[in-house]
Amino acid sequence: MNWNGKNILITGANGFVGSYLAKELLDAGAEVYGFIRPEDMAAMEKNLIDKGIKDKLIMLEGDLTDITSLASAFDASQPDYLFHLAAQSFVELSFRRPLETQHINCIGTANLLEAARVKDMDTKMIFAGSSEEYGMVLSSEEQYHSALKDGKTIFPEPTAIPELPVKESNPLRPMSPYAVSKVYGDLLMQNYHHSFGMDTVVSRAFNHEGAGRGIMFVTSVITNQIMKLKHQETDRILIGNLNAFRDWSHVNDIIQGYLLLAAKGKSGEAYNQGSMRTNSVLSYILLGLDKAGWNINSIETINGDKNVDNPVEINKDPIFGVKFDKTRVDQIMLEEGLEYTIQDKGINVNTDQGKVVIEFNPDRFRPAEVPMILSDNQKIQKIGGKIQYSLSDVIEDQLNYFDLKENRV
Ligand SMILES: C[C@H]1O[C@H](OP(=O)(O)OP(=O)(O)OC[C@H]2O[C@@H](n3cnc4c(=O)[nH]c(N)nc43)[C@H](O)[C@@H]2O)[C@@H](O)[C@@H](O)C1=O
Repeated sequence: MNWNGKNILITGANGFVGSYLAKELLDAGAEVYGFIRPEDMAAMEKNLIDKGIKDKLIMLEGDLTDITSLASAFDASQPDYLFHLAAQSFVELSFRRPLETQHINCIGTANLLEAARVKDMDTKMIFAGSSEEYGMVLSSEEQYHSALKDGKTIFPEPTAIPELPVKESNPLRPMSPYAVSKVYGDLLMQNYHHSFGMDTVVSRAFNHEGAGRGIMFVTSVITNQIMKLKHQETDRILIGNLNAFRDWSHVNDIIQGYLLLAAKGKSGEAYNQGSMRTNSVLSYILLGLDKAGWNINSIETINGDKNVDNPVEINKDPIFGVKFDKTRVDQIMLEEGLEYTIQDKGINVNTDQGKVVIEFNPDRFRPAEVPMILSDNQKIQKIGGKIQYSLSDVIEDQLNYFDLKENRV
């Protein structure tokens, strides 16, 4: 795809992902417009400065909740392609501010589509959906029955268990106000294709990380603290739920996926974007410590007796029929059901360089949580999608970022 001279509009161009995408498109010769909330400009300027694009991006001030500003942005940019990335994207915040989340993510997306429809724009739109839309994906019969026993509902019912790796055709069972808002945007994008013939494609990206990832997200929470430990600015790692498994990619792979969907994605369709790997939050910490120079021998709970020797030893056995690198502790969590609870208080990591304390902070546990997610990315692979970065590359990029004092928080 030749981006040279193309007009591109990116909502949220000053965000973590938006700024990577804007840089890539500017480098390829596109005319890139960023639709940006004035109040976010100062707070998120660093993303643009770090990438050297602050003066190259054409800023259009506006707000997704104000349809007039969207209409003006379409007039000013006349986009060939639009990437709709702006959102309230923090799952935890959506439990505390559900209405704000729905307002920005649902009404904002509806406004965007309506502005494009009323103005009869001939723009191909790529929507940033999310793996969170799948929500409760069933990994075992045991999980299914224990959810029912706890009084939860599972709707739609699974046709087969396990549902991992998760395909685009899997039922959507969102578990947070954020996830519900993304289902809304996803289905509305598809609907505007089917109802009005608009050129819309949905990306359902799984977690994607890298240098500059917002400090509230767990991978930055972890790598920031590891670098603070290394530079003796703290004496422990504070964390919430360690048991969650996420499919982590590097943001650059997801950016390439967005460009591919713009070039080759079929209108009205949704595509997973993920790495086909899944690793626990605990492993992200342990692999981060290992990479930052700690030689880990074993881990043990602060309260209780859960011990694992050689927890970061790499295991390559297939799980859910997929082969990827996982740690020994992940394998034990997946196969033997090892789980850490608030009662455990935390984990002591025994290393050649002494003990590192990981302490649980009960305030960081969520009212509802997606326990595990793993993508099936074959659909995007068929049009050329590739994952180039390993999990180790992703962690290294974030550690290098926080190694710089000015980036640590
Ligand atoms: C695909 C999807 O990806 C992201 O959503 P997320 O998976 O919720 O990402 P996160 O980094 O906030 O949490 C990951 C896991 O980590 C656990 N966790 C433990 N301790 C802390 C902690 O201290 N902070 C945070 N944030 N999480 C913690 C937390 O409970 C959760 O299980 C967004 O980009 C979203 O926009 C999106 O679409």
